[in-house]
Amino acid sequence: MAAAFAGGSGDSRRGVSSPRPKGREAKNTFCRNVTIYGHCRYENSEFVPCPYIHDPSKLNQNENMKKRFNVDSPSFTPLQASTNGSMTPTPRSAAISPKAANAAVFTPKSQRSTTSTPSLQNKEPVPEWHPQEFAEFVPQTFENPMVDSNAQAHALSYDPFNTSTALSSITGAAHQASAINPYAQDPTLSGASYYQNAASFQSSPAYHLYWPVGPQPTGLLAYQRTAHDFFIPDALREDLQKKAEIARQVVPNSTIPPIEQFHSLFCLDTTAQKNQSLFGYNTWVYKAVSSKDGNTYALRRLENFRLTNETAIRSAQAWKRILNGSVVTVHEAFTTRAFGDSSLIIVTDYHPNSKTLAEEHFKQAPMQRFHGRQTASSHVPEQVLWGYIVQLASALKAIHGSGLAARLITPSKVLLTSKNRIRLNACGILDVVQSENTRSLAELQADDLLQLGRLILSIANNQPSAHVNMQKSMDYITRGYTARLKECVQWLLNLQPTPGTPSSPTTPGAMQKDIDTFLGGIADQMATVFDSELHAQDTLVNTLARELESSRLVRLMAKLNFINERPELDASQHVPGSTGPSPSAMWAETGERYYLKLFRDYVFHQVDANGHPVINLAHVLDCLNKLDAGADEKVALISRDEQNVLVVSYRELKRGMESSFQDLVRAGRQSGK
Ligand SMILES: Nc1ncnc2c1ncn2[C@@H]1O[C@H](COP(=O)(O)OP(=O)(O)OP(=O)(O)O)[C@@H](O)[C@H]1O
Repeated sequence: MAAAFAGGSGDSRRGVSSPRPKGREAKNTFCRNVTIYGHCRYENSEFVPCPYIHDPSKLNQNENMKKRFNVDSPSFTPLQASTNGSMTPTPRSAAISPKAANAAVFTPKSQRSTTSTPSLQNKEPVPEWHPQEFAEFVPQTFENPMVDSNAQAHALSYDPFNTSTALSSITGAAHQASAINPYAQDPTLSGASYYQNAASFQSSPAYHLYWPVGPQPTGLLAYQRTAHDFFIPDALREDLQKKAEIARQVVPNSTIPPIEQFHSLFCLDTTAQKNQSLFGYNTWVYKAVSSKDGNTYALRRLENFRLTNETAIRSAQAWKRILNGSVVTVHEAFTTRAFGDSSLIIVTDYHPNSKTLAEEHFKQAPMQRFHGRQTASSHVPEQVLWGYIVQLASALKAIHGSGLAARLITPSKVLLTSKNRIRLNACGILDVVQSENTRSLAELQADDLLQLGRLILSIANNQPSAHVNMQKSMDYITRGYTARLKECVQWLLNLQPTPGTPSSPTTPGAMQKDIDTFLGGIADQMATVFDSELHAQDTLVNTLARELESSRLVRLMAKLNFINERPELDASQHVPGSTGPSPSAMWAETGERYYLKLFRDYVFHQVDANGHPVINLAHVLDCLNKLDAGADEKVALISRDEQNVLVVSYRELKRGMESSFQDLVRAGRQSGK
């Protein structure tokens, strides 16, 4: 069953469906001999399903068919233009039987392989066609009604820094993407920049491969998407990639010894000047990997620490129970001689690419580690300060509620782990090193609130020692912030209260000074911060949903790659555990799974009319999504020698892929026994 099929791909990028053109021959030529896979064909621009499916008596009408399709037949121009060679079926195509997948593949007489394909060729009569009977096909230019001509003109004049352009639609405007490539650094590498490390190997991730500096496209149709719609937002991606990269950082030939189960120690504390004032010891912070669970931890080392009291180190146990989003979790504390001295080690959670509030707000050099943050010494927005207050108040609630006191709330011991997310760090250390302290818990807890007040005062003033000149610092807050924030800071600092709003912690009724009173006083701000956190969470869930789509496609691609190019299955070797026809027949060039290989070529190995590779992400996404959905749409697959065209639906492709994959899984299980 064969038919002349000229220009059936309906592709405006001529010849893109021929995966591997042979040198000059491929130029401006199309398949001369065509098998319509599944016994369906295009006739007078109409899609015609296989007549044999409904009337087996027609099986002997090869002669008639031969007459009907010959060199004089008018060349085909599709009614409904399609993209990348995929054809939009007419309603009649819905009648195609799944049996169509078993159709024989036409092989030209002159080039017929000597390899027999019994299971296929016995089923249906194979008509004989002679290549020389056909005139060479010269592709036509197709007008695609889906594309507005203005858009095309716009695309051609695309300037990534100036104009806005649609990339493509996942459901059919993939051809647009071929014309528009806002990310190409080199026009000859169109599309390559979609992919990480497209041009060269890089040891660290390139963050901005998807980054269009220009404005986002406007006026897109409902079905149109930009490449960015498919991926995680750039700022978030960069942030996460940096975290992953920093978490994996190691120093080659490091001289830092492993400690207990912790190896690959990496020093995070890069300042040469050691500050002994907080703990009374020089401290070092390391990132290290635990050989027990493979996780990365932060190790704080107190140099030359002498443990005089065994119970002191046990006080760290209570801190292990503090599991709060605003506290860096403590895991364990022990002493070691691995460094040649007696050091105290406190093991806590590691938060990659974090910095302290001191680094964020007091360093003179601007630090750009987080997008959208102000540089040091600029005015800190009031909302940011309320965010800090609410998070630290939540941390103190958990700590005080467990009968502990933070004892150290200072900008260098509060970690900024991502934008506006802070965590109280270095908890529990003073409980170990100052275990003989004589102050009561109530005093220590009241002191926590005082320290919180000082911290907010210093950040608002951009001045670590703002509390030294209290009058000046409070004047600055009066000028730069609302009365509400000023009252809150005054309450924390035990300053003379000024009359405030009824909910303020400075109200006369709120005399008791503890964390619960404080939380009650800032309830309105907590509601505001909570609401913005909910919005942030909604945004993240939406992003996650998008990434879910990407991971679905990755699994699909993995399946395809498991199946394709398996030389051991092309040979006569039998796949253990597989049922049905012998594998060689199924996987051979004329076998029923052959089309999966051609589909892979169609999706990934397209070339243009000049034989140059077409790197079009939109086409890949379009095809893979249709494959995953098992769409009824048909696609014309062209053999590598350009002698055969198989017309097959995505539904058939999906079925073939699933059954092939199941066969592989079965075979894998058998060999594992
Ligand atoms: N748990 C952790 N996870 C990730 N990074 C951390 C962690 N703890 C500390 N760091 C990082 O280690 C570095 C040093 O921390 P440290 O607490 O010693 O601050 P510091 O500014 O050096 O303070 P000090 O002046 O008291 O030594 C900081 O850049 C901080 O971001």
